[in-house]
Amino acid sequence: MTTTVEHRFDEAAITRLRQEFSQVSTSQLADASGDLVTALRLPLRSRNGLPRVAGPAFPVTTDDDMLPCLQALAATPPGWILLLVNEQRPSEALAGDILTASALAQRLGGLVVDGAVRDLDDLAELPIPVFSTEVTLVSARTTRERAPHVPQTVRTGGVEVRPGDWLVGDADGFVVVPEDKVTAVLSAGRLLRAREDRLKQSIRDGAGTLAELTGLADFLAGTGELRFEV
Ligand SMILES: O=C([O-])CC(=O)C(=O)O
Ligand SMILES: [Mg+2]
Repeated sequence: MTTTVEHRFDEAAITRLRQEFSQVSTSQLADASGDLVTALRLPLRSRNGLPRVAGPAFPVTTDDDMLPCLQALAATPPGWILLLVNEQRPSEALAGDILTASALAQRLGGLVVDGAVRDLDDLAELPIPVFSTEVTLVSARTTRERAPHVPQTVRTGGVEVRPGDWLVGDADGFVVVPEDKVTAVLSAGRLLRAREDRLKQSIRDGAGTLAELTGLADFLAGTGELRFEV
């Protein structure tokens, strides 16, 4: 059974927001947004060289079984990120080049697997971000237990991810952003990015070292604050 997902953002809006998120790192989003974002405690790595992903999550849990993955893939709207969470460790491969080729043809925003993928050489040819915590050549061949419904609220990396929550990932890691906080988080991240860019530019311009620009000596002497603004 497929549960209808409410769309706060249509495909064009998702594409625009994805482009805007690509200008800001997950570290900056986390620094700028405090409690509005939650870091996923997962070693997710890009498996095809595409370094970033952002979009609403379409999550499903599985027990080393392809069937829930296929059900969720079939129902994931364009622009959304298919999020597969395997309960088994180590994981068998839940996705490879064939599932990913379909995700690309369906215009999904990406594939994120708390578990294993495979076919890395072929994934490198597919222009859709694929992240996973593991890699194995061993396929999750079984199609035994269907998901009672998709999408599902899942627990992964110590965090509850609901359908429509945004996943933003890069080389530093992943954050989860509640759907109604996406634009606020993005704005805060962009402001921080601009501040950090100004500080780096000042260092490059020779305006001072980091210690000088931040007032480190005064801070250590107890006569001033540490400053990260220039
Ligand atoms: O059987 C699997 O693990 C999935 C697979 O290889 C593919 O999607 O190409
Ligand atoms: Mg394959």
